[in-house]
Amino acid sequence: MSALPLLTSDPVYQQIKEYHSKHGADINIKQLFEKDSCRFAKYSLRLQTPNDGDILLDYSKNRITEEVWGLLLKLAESRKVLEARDAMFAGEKINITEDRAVLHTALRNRSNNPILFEGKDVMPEVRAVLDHMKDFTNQVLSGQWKGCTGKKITDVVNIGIGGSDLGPLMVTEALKPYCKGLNTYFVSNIDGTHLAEVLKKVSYETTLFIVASKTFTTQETITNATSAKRWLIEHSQNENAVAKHFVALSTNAEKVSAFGIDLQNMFGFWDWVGGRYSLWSAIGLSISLSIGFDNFEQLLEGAFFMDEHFKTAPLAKNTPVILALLGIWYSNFYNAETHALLPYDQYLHRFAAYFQQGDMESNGKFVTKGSQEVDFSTGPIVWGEPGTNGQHAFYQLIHQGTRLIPCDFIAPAVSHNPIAGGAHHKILLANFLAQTEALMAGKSPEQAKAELEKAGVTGAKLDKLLPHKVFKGNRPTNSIVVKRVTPFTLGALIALYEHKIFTQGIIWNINSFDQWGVELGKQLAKAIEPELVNTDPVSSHDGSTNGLINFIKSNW
Ligand SMILES: O=P(O)(O)OC[C@H]1O[C@H](O)[C@H](O)[C@@H](O)[C@@H]1O
Repeated sequence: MSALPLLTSDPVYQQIKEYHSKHGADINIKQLFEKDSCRFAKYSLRLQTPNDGDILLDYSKNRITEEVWGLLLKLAESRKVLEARDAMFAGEKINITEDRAVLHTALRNRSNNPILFEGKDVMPEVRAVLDHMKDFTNQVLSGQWKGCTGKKITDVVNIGIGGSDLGPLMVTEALKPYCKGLNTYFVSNIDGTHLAEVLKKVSYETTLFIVASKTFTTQETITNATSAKRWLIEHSQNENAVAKHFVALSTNAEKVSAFGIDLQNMFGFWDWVGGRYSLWSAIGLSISLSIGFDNFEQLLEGAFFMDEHFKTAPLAKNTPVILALLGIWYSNFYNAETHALLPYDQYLHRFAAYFQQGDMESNGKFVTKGSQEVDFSTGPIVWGEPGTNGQHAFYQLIHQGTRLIPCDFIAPAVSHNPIAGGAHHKILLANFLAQTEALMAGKSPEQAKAELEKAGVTGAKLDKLLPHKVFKGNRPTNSIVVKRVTPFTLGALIALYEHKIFTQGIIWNINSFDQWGVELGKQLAKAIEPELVNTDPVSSHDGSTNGLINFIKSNW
């Protein structure tokens, strides 16, 4: 795949570029709807799930014409998206800088088909870990698993960071209606405040600590876990309490053992699972403890459903590919710098934060798989907050600012909490629907003028106010609607975005599966740490860094 030319040298890219420079500024979404009564039918897709209703993707409110859509699909062909997809599912070592396969899809393979890695079926091992998770979850939830003083577990503290935190945190929040009763907490930050505040809320007798770390070397996680272990031993006055209160999720048995966790209490996974794709693995143990193993399996089923769709649907009907191509259209041709994820569901309040790692750690790269520097934009800045909170914070800029911000609006048709006779959800949905309509339609000077006149504003005051009241519109959005946020639909939704990110990485020909960019800061922090053991002034850095260190020390 690394033999692909730079995107900008691809003949199809050049065709799109030409189309964009001729027509890009004139594509008007509202006018396209006026001209074509079938536009919604043409640019929307419904995926029928077995038991959880249809998932609707409406991408008709985008700046796409039949011509440009045809060209974008041609770009997917020319960048060999389908071949790359097949290589991923086949366990090829597509993470070329780390010489690793990318097989998180095996973790949610619900078929009886083997998945081969280096000629060996990984499925027996995957199933064995799932069985271990099931057994452990059932023991904890039934109260059979006892803490060091014989009490049952009531609180779970997941200690991890990055991919070993964000996924489980996002999913346990998203699936709270399915919670079986345990309280779950997540400690990620090295800032002692994070752990200290959680420890204030729990009792050593009834708390299970899950140390989640693929490598088991991450400084934040090991430091937090060590402090948690010390807290447990101090409170219990019993070194053996660790066996009842600590489990590990990792690929590194040696380090887990060295930390003092019995390997029987370790849930393994493999280096072909990337950290930001690991919630489907043992890293999902806190999810399983929160919602029960059956529901965790439903999450896997939902992701598998999306994997099968991604694997089998033709490009033009393939939802991850569609989202990816739209993103490319705006990033690489309209120079959009960001992409907003706007879930209209309070339970999904960490969805955008989760995909900040998913997308930005995957596609924030400036060198291609062929080791060439790119001359085009790669991964967008991903951001967002749940609706309607975002509306009262940053939507102003989306509606009337100078930047183009493509947005995905996500909503469930049915709420888990239909309080006040469902009134809240109707208002929420009305807002969800109105926003994409408003972003597309805008408000013309004529409309704004008529409104002002109706309100009695005339003359100089009207002239002064009018420009502020105009919305140019034509702002692109996708809408994704699920029947309800269930383990299945959430699994499908996460996998949809994972495959979108994958597809974009293929089109840009970058390696979406390494994260070297995280390393430099870590290296320099290691160098600074010993300089913080005393109050001696330092002069070994640049002026700013010396100044900052010396200011901090002057406060000690
Ligand atoms: O699971 P761990 O090995 O502790 O890694 C936790 C995190 O560490 C780094 O920040 C990586 O960039 C992330 O991709 C990873 O998820």
